[in-house]
Amino acid sequence: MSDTNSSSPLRIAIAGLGTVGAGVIRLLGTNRDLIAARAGREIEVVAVSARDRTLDRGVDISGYAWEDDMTALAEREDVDVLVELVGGSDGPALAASRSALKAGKGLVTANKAMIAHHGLDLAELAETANVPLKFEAAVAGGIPVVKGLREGTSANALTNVYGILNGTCNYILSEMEETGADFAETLAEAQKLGYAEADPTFDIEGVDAAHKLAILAAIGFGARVDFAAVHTTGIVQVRAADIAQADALGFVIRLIAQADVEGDGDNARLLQRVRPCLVTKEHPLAPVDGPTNAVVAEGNFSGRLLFQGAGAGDGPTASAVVADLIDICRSEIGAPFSMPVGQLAALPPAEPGHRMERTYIRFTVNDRPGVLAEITAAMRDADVSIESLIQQGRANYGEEVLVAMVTHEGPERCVRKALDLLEGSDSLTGDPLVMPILPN
Ligand SMILES: NC(=O)c1ccc[n+]([C@@H]2O[C@H](COP(=O)([O-])OP(=O)(O)OC[C@H]3O[C@@H](n4cnc5c(N)ncnc54)[C@H](O)[C@@H]3O)[C@@H](O)[C@H]2O)c1
Ligand SMILES: N[C@@H](CCO)C(=O)O
Ligand code: NA
Repeated sequence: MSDTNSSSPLRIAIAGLGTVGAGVIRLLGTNRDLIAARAGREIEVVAVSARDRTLDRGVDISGYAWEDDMTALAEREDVDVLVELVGGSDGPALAASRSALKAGKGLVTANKAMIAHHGLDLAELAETANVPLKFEAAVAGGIPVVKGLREGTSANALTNVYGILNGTCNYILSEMEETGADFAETLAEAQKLGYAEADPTFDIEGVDAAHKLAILAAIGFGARVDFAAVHTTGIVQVRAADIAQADALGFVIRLIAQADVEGDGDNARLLQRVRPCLVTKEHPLAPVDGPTNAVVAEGNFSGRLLFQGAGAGDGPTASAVVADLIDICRSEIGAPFSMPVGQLAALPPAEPGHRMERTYIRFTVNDRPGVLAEITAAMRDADVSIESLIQQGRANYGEEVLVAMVTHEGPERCVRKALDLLEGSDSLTGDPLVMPILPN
């Protein structure tokens, strides 16, 4: 990389000109003067690469060199930093990112899948080459939460990091809540608005939130990124009836990503989970709607912090990408995961069975005598105490109805045992849905 203190422009290459790539070009144009003033130098786009050179993206790319091959783009002599906005954990984005770092160029990326899977390798390459690797846009879009945890809370031992990390799911859940629209229709709208991943199953199955959580947990707890250890459940099983049921009980449903560390020293264990939860309407995460993200971090000296803002979309994501570029201009670089890779702890995953929770469980059952008795017997035999139980509506005899219950607080493994006891029962017409109630 060229001298980061010089007043010559920081020369960037942008790989990927979709929602985020076009947003970055727009932002660099609109805020050009203030960016140069704050960065102390101009940020100049030198070259770009995408699948289709001729596509109208609403931004003028005629002044930039074009490369068909992303790796060639990454290795250009006239480039200081590769801005990777293509996506995909492996494939051309990873190849180009590695090439950029190996060629001594900085890397700014919005690609959480790649950082969740290969962030440590990339950080090692960056350390070796002594160049910056930055990924603020990868977690919670425009919210400066990577910066918040890496810099803002760096004096604290964190006890808990959790929040809403997927804009698409939050948009779907809050729209369904607001309008009663169905799942497929709302997902299509989220795709149209540019919130969803190229493969939206990553959003709705919780994988995208898991990518982001693994990154945040690594930064927050000084741990090696461990995406494989994230217990992940998405929102595909959540029905409009669950949303209505939760509302009647005083809750909203949100996809919550949560990481905490239990024990200390050699006994420290990291628990990372993504799952739909019931959130009381008084909780600070309950009013978070649309594609908004929010992260709660609890530090032993800072207390509870709440970061909130737009988690997806062209403008907010571009804002985070360009903030990283400005940091590079200012020579604010540092270790991507808050510490050099060699110093990050390899925290083994915690087993959640003993964790105490109140839980919402929804069954779909055949409406016939004995079904409720069978379910409650399984609860009794697994030592699960029921706080309330509702059988919703009444179809014709023998048809499917919904049974929802809330349990008293108890160990998570007991609920699992009850569901195991019911597995294969011909009273159930589908898999039960389990959603914990997030404590306030
Ligand atoms: N859209 C958002 O709100 C958002 C927010 C945060 C992070 N991100 C991340 O930003 C990245 C880009 O997302 P997006 O929404 O802009 O995606 P997009 O699908 O809108 O754009 C992807 C771009 O990459 C190009 N591309 C794809 N495969 C390519 C290949 N093999 N060779 C060359 N170019 C290729 C496409 O032509 C397109 O220009 C992803 O990693 C995504 O996870 C997106
Ligand atoms: N698909 C992602 C984009 C932002 O990372 C989301 O919906 O949150
Ligand atoms: Na961010």
